[in-house]
Amino acid sequence: MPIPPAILTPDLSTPNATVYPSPLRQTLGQSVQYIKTSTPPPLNPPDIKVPSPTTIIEASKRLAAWTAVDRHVLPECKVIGIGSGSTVPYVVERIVAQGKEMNKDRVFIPTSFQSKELIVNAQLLLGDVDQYPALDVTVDGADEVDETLNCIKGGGACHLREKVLAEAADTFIVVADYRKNSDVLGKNFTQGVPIEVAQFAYAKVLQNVHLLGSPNAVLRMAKSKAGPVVTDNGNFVIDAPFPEEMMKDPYTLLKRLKMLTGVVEVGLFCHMAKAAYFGNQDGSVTVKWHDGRIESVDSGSSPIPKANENGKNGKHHAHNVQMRNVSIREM
Ligand SMILES: O=C(CO)[C@H](O)[C@H](O)COP(=O)(O)O
Repeated sequence: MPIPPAILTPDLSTPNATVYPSPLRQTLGQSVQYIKTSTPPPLNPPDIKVPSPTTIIEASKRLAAWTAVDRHVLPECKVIGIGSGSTVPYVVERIVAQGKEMNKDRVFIPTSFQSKELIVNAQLLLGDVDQYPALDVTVDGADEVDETLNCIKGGGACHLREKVLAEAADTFIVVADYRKNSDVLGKNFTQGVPIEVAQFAYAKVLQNVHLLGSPNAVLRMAKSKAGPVVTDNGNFVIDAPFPEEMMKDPYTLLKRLKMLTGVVEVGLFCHMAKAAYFGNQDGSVTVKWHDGRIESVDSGSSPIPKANENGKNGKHHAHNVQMRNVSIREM
């Protein structure tokens, strides 16, 4: 996919919260509030082909990624964590579009081999978490996100490093397409909770995970290699589907799984994300915030970006996908 020509900094104004206080739904003892925000900066995407189901999903990922980058990868962010998966290339694409000047004194920390490649290929400065243990922001994908921003991660077996960078960042932001937006974890992503385990311990951990309530948990096998998936850290991965009742309390499950000897990291990210951005089929972006607010950003009727014209002097001018004023609606 072509990287769009460099543009200067868009108007990166932060949401102008006009809060509607009526409690519409309870989450974690907090009321869900629907908020109105100022118009986000317009998207200015490159050409893509005629829609098909696949490209609608891809366009939804891009909408989410670009909106999140515009709002959270701000000029003052100098140390930036880059997640893994198929949504993250759009994050890097949008960061590159902020321009060489903006990126020249930034360092980017990868969560995987894949994201290291993305950083290097985009000619961004590569760093490591042992040099930069404190990050300004990390932006990453997710396999599923529940009502209170708990996430399943690790579909790509990168969740150890992803969790380290999520935790190390002042702000952790999730970007995904609409299929990942859920009320209870495990409803959409049914293959189970990814659990990274030391190779030596996998059989014992698997047995314990069965006893813990996931009788169908399995060792993840590679697709184009005989034998199991081996993570970037040289470990194996167990995929453990748990019953809905257990998935309704992912933090308790996380603690129990982490106590098993041989478990390196669990792909349950609890109480970590500040916001999750979901690109929708209708071209809007749903933003779930950590405090229970749900925002709908309307970017127009189609999620398929059309041809664009880059503005002069580095400013956005004609935009075929305009981010209109945010609409308030119940979900
Ligand atoms: O956790 C991950 C990798 O370990 C990814 O973030 C997750 O699998 C989502 O990927 P995608 O953006 O392709 O849906």
